[in-house]
Amino acid sequence: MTEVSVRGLTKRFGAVTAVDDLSFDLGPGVTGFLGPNGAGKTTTLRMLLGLVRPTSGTATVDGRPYAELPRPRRVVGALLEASGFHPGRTARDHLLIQAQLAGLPAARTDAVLDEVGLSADAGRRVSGYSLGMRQRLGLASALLGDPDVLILDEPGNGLDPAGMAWLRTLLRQLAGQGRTVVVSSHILAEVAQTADRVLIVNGGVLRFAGPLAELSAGGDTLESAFLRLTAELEGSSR
Ligand SMILES: Nc1ncnc2c1ncn2[C@@H]1O[C@H](COP(=O)(O)OP(=O)(O)OP(=O)(O)O)[C@@H](O)[C@H]1O
Repeated sequence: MTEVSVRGLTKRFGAVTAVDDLSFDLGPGVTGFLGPNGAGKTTTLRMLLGLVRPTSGTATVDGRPYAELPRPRRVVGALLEASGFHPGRTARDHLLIQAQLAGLPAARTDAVLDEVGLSADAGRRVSGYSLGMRQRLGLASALLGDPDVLILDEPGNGLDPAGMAWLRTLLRQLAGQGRTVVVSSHILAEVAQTADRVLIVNGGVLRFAGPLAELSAGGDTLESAFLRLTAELEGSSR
C-alpha cells in the first residue's frame, strides 16, 4: 500500500531550484531520505506537510494533500525541528494542548511520554531540557495521534549514543507495526542499520530510490554509494 506519493514535485525559491521534478512512492517500513546539505530534503518534507507550497507537482499522504486530510494528526506525525516549544511550559502541558487542539484523548499524552522515555521529566519546564530531551519531546508530539505515517527530519540530532540506540529500536518498532517512516539523516551508519530503503537526492534531483540492499549489492558501502551518487554537484555553492 502506498502511503506517501510524490509526483513531479518542484519548488523554486527565486533563482534557486530547491526540489526539481521529484517523483517517488513510499509504503510501510523505514525510508532513509539522504542528500548533502541543501539537497532539498527539508523542503520536500515541508511540502509533504503542507508547510511549503509546491511550484508544481503534488505531494500526498493517503491520496490527499496534507491540508485536505480530515484528521491529519491521526494520519501523519512530523518532527521537523525540536525548537518550537514554549520554554515556560512543561512537556506534559505541551502535549496536552496539542492533544486537545487535535481532538485526541488526553491519555495519549502519558502514553507517548512513556514511549519516548520522558515520563520522569514530564513535569519539568522545557527551558531546562537538553537538546536530546527536546528531540524526544518532538518525537512524542509526532507520535501523539498514533499515525500510520511518520515524517522525521534528522531525529537523531542531539541524541547521545544511548539515545541513538534507543531511536534505532523505536524506528524499527514503528516499522514493525506497519507504519511508513521517512527519516532524513546525514548519519549514514545509522541509516545503514535502520532503513529498509533509501532515497538519495542531490541538487533537488532524485539520484536513487530503492532498497538499501540494492545499493550495497556491488560490495559498496552506503557511504561510498552516497558519495558516488552525490559527487556531481561537489564544489557548487550551497
Ligand atoms: N525559504 C527559503 N527561501 C529561499 N531558499 C530556500 C528556502 N528554504 C530552502 N531554501 C534553499 O533550498 C535549497 C534546499 O534546502 P533544504 O533545506 O531543503 O535542503 P536540505 O537537504 O534539507 O539541507 P540540510 O541537509 O542542510 O538540512 C537550499 O539551496 C536552500 O538554501
